[in-house]
Amino acid sequence: SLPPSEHQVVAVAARDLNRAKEFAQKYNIPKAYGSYEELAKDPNVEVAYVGTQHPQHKAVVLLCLAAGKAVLCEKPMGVNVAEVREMVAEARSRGIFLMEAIWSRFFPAMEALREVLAQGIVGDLRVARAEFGSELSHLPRSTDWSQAGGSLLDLGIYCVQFLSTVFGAQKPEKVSAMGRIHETGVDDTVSVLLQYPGGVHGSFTCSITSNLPNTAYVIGTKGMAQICKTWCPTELVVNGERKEFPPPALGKNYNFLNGSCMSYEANHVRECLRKGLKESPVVPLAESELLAEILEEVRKAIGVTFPQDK
Ligand SMILES: NC(=O)C1=CN([C@@H]2O[C@H](COP(=O)(O)OP(=O)(O)OC[C@H]3O[C@@H](n4cnc5c(N)ncnc54)[C@H](OP(=O)(O)O)[C@@H]3O)[C@@H](O)[C@H]2O)C=CC1
Ligand SMILES: O=C1OC[C@@H](O)[C@@H](O)[C@@H]1O
Repeated sequence: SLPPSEHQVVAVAARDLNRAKEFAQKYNIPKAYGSYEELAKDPNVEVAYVGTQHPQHKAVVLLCLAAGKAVLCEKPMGVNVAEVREMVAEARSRGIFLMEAIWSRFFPAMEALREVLAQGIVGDLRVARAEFGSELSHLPRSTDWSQAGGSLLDLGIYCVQFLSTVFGAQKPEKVSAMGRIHETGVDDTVSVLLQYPGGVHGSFTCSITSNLPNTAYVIGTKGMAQICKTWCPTELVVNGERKEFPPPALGKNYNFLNGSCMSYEANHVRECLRKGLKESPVVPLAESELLAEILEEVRKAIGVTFPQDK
C-alpha cells in the first residue's frame, strides 16, 4: 500500500514453501522461500519484518542480522529480558538497524499526545492508566504456554509502552501486580501498579479473556488526555476536546483492527535507514530492554514462567 518507489515486499518466507507461495501469490510478492534462512540470504531483501510467534522472534532476528539485514521485529521482541538484550547486543555489535515493531507509537494520535505532553497542556503529570483486554480464544497462540502466550507479552506490552511514553522511558521505582492464571499456565488477566520517580503512578490491566474498555489516559495538574484503543489509537481527547485521526483508507482487508496503520511504522523505518540510523528514536533499543524488564518483573510477581526462561 506504500509507494513502490519507496517500499516493495520482495520476498516472503515460511517454514513450508507451499504456504509461502500461497501468501506470495495472494499478495503479488515476487519471491517465496520455504525457510527463513533462504530469505535472509536474498540480496534484494534490505529490511526483514519478523512476524513469527513470540518465541521464534529471537532466532529469526539473529539470523537476519547475521545476513546483514535491517530488522523490524514484532512485539514483544523477546519473551524475556535476556532474549531482548541478546538481540540488541547483536544489532549494536554489527552496526545494523533493529527496531521492535511497537506500531502504536507511529499513529498520528500518539504523536499528537506526545506533543500535548511536551507542551505541558495537562500540567505536571500525576496518574496514567492503560487497559487492553480482548477475548482471544480464537487465537491458539494466545493460551499456548509453549508459545509464551498470555496477556502480558501480547497485550500488556501496549499498556507498558504507553506508560513508558508518558513517563519518558523512566524505570519505575516500584512494581506490584496481581494475576489470574489461565488453566494452560499462561497469564489470563493481570493488573499492575507502577510507581515512577516523583511519586507519579502508572497502572494497567491486560486480559485475554475479558473485553476491557481499552482506553488509556494521563492526568496532570491542568487536565486529562485520553486515547481510544490503547494499541491502535485513532482518537485523542484533551481536556474534553476530541480530535480524530482516521486510518489510511487503502482499500484492503486486514487481519487486525486498523491494520493499514502498519504503514506508519514502515515509513518510519525507511526514514531511519535513509538517515543512517541504527535504531529508532521513537522505539529506542534501550526502551525495548526496559519494557522487557518491566514485563519480566510482573511475570515473576504473579508466578508465570515460560519454557524460554530456563
Ligand atoms: N502489531 C500488531 O498489530 C500485531 C502484532 N502481532 C505480533 O506478531 C506475531 C505473530 O502473530 P500472529 O501473526 O497472530 O501469529 P500466527 O499465529 O499467525 O503465527 C505467525 C507465524 O509464526 C509461525 N509459527 C506459528 N506457530 C509456530 C510454532 N508452534 N512454532 C514455530 N513457529 C510457529 C508460523 O510461521 P510459518 O509460516 O513459517 O510456519 C506462522 O505463520 C506475534 O509476536 C504478535 O505479538 C500479531 C498481530 C497483530
Ligand atoms: O498486537 C496485537 O494486536 C492486538 C491483538 O490482536 C494481539 O493478539 C496482537 O498480537
